[in-house]
Amino acid sequence: MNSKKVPETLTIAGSDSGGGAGMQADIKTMQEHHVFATNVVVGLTAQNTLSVQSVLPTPVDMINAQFDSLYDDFDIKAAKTGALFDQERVEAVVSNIKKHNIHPIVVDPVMVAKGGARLLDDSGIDAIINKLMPIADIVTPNLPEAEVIYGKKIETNDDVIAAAAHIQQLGAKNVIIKGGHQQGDTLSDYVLLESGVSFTIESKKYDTVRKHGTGDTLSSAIVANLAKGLSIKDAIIEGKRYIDTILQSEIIVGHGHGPLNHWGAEDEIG
Ligand SMILES: Nc1ncnc2c1ncn2[C@@H]1O[C@H](COP(=O)(O)OP(=O)(O)OP(=O)(O)O)[C@@H](O)[C@H]1O
Ligand SMILES: Cc1ncc(CO)c(N)n1
Repeated sequence: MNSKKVPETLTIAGSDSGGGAGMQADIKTMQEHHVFATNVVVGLTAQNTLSVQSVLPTPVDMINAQFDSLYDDFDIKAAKTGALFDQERVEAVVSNIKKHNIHPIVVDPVMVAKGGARLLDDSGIDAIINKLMPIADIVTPNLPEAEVIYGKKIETNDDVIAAAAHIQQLGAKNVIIKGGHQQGDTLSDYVLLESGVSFTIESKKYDTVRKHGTGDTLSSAIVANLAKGLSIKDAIIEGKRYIDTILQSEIIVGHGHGPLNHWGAEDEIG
């Protein structure tokens, strides 16, 4: 008998029936990183690679019950949040993070799906800014999400730097503003650490429509790396490296914004 302990992780997110984004992307990413994934389903989506057809948030009692089940048993080393839908569910998640003292917690402030469907309403945005940001260890907005949280347009590198500083002032310890929505042949993710140190991670911009769930995948790779004991800085750098590697070997699934190939870095992950 061969037995070993593996780091346990948690995704607090919405389900994507299409399997490419949301908690399915999280669980696939965690599995590929050789950590054990548990999950709190905050809502269901009927979704495919073309669009989101329907959304059903989970009743708060059931969200609470899932947290209680997990924290009665598991030894969770790191967690993340994804789509949280509305104020009621953001507040339920915040109160469970406090009740169970869940840290480190990576907050991916998911607002819209690739096809444009909203996964967070206006009251939910306010609750994320006022209640979830202050307890986040890392927050990972893409550029449109950073603009909403910052409350201003982000057009220049200086704007990115100012937006990250603003988000850190809301209480998030470490901030990554993701560059997937930048134009051109290259892109950069801007990282502002709790220490005040900042850096950018530059990469080639791969020309593909098969990148559904890149944001979910980055944040869950970071969670897996944290659970394995990497520093915040290294967890972020390695998370982005995973995205770059898997973007280079596509799988052909669906007829729209296809999912990532989560198997694509099997030779690299220890
Ligand atoms: N075309 C691309 N080439 C290389 N890296 C990319 C590309 N698109 C996104 N990324 C990387 O993927 C990660 C997610 O960035 P992005 O800005 O796309 O997040 P997102 O909009 O939240 O993703 P999604 O909505 O698909 O989940 C970042 O690390 C970014 O650098
Ligand atoms: C459920 C869900 N969460 C997150 C995203 C964003 O990728 C999505 N499309 N669907």
